[in-house]
Amino acid sequence: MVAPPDNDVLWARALHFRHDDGSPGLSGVSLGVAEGEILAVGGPRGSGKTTLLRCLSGLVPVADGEVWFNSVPVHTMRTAARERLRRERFGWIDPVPVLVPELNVWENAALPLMLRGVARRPARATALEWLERLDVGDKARKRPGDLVHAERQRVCIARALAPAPSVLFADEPTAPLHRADRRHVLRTLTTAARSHGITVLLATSDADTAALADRTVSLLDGRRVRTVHLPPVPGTAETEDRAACSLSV
Ligand SMILES: Nc1ncnc2c1ncn2[C@@H]1O[C@H](COP(=O)(O)OP(=O)(O)OP(=O)(O)O)[C@@H](O)[C@H]1O
Repeated sequence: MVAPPDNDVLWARALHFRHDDGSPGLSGVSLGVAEGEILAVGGPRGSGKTTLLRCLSGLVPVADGEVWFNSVPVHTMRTAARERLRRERFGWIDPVPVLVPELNVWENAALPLMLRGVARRPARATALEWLERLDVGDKARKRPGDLVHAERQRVCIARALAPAPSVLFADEPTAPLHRADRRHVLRTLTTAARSHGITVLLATSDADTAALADRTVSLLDGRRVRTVHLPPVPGTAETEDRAACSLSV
């Protein structure tokens, strides 16, 4: 087992993954993510973006291939150690907002901080700051059920950023938002990540979203591919098939 390069906070080598029903999820994906980098994981629906994020974050065990975080092997960790790693160093945003209905908005946003041992009062102050930045500060005392879907997603984003995780895994984080809101929320997320040195893995099938990242890796059928944009042929209508093709790398 060879340790990864020092400057990569997250590193994967020859990652293969099969779902419980035997269907293939990933086929030999390797990548490195530098500290503080915002990396978009692109690809069409079903290409393996979520599966890759789940493997890299230790949410599912990796049986074939390697995942390293800060030069520590994640693929050999036991379940409890992976859980601790996720709780203390990682953040996660799902494409659909999931909040605890019995807690109010600020309590939801403060939850990861309190799980890390931060006292209620400072956890509340930090949560409120992030809720303000995500434009839902005025909802702090409401229950998730009183918010509209897009507001709930903003709360989830605030909750993920509040503890300033080392790595934030964001799976289509702005999917539930209206197009007009997306750019603003993504800017808030990327600006916050840059100012706090948070490394971000941003799964998205949207080119505008990927454009906010420092770099994009693309997946197709569970493999990393390089998308090559072909020049238009003069005098012909450019079709999507003609404009771009993908090569396995
Ligand atoms: N739990 C599961 N069991 C079996 N197959 C699954 C499971 N989850 C995902 N898959 C399949 O694995 C492939 C990759 O899915 P994945 O969700 O990782 O892709 P994705 O790029 O994130 O897609 P989307 O944009 O739709 O979320 C797809 O063919 C999907 O149907």
